[in-house]
Amino acid sequence: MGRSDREVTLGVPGSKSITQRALIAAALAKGPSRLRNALLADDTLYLIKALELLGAEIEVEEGELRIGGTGGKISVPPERIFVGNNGTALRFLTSLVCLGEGRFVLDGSPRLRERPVEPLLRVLRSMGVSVETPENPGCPPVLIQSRGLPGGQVVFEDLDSSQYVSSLLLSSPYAARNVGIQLAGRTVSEPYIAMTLQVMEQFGVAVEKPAANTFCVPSGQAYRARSFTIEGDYSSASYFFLAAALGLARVRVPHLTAASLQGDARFLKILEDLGCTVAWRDGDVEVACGQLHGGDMEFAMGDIPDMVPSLAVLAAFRPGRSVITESAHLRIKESNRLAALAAELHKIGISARETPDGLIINGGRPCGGDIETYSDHRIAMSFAVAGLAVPGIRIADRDCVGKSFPGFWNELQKLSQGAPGGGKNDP
Ligand SMILES: O=C(O)C1=C[C@@H](OP(=O)(O)O)[C@@H](O)[C@H](O)C1
Ligand SMILES: C=C(OP(=O)(O)O)C(=O)O
Repeated sequence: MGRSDREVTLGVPGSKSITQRALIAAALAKGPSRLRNALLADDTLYLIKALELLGAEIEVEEGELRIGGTGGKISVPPERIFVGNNGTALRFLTSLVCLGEGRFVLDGSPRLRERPVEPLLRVLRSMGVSVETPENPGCPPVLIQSRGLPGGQVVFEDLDSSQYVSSLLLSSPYAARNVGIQLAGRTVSEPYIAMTLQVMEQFGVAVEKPAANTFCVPSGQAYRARSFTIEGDYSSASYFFLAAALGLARVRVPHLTAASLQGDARFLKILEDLGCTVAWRDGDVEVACGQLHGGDMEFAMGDIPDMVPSLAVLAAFRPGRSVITESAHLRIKESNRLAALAAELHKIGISARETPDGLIINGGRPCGGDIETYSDHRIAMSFAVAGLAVPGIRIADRDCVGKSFPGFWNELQKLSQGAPGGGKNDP
């Protein structure tokens, strides 16, 4: 593969995770909040619609989200709340609707109906909330009959998603009693819990950490409405960093925060370990790569699951064996990402094998192939970058990127000029 010295600047939208946390905090606060650089994509639009049904007033004006908060008084909507395949929203709203009084139904796409929520429901039941999954055991639709969130001490054991914890944390300031949360056994995706705590604090709520893996949210607190600027999304930026690592260009991405709590920023560290250079210039991050290091390497990805598709495509081009571990929770994402990655890597001539907690990929020389995306934005975006490096990679269902990054194809276009794959992943 030829290495390119040209520099390309590529934009990313606001962080999906921070936008969703800020939306929840602003919707629970009393009074008006403004969110700048918020992500407007399928997922956040589902959450906005849901929060409107629950009583928040939300408008998009002059590129800002303006939110009239509920002060924690949740309305009972006349209809079920539908969130597509937005796992974060489904989990976050499950605790939030408990703050209301009445019957709430949370539902989503056929795939969301396969994604578990039971560990969170178990904890809510232990507090005394009545909650059921009448159609699919442990999975949406979720039926909640609530009379306020009681609070108390709870334990999450062997987490397969951090979203259950973030969900309870975000709604706990409005519980009747203090909420004590203990994480026992295995945890995953911890940086997302840190991001939740940071947004809570930024909206004026204190969370105590009396011991490791233990949180206490004193009751009687309320979020303070405010103006808030959302940092750029490192998960979305990873596709452009991947392009730099494959030698397609020296890539510059503005609007990312250097000292971010977004765990996916660690992808930059992985790229450095593989031989890329990462530099911050005038607030932009710049990534370039001469030659990727080869050889056998192991990557423990438990904390940053959304980076596995980006890493897997990189591993396809890197000579040597890449062993990806701590990633069993990828099976409950938008698609079964371990199975999807193994199958699609095979289609481009790369040997990849699923293991109980990850993938083993033998890098080499990928070839063209028709990529199935399983309606999964991250499968589409990571293989799209492979399609710039290699001719003949075609991506099905390109619109699925709208879940988190509607402008993705327009940005990617800037990289395709002169690339070996030449933008042949067009429809
Ligand atoms: O809280 C969040 O914003 C998210 C948490 C992660 O999920 P899990 O905690 O389920 O791994 C991540 O994969 C998802 O894209 C966003
Ligand atoms: C897993 C993801 O999102 P969610 O769980 O919110 O559907 C993702 O964006 O990769």
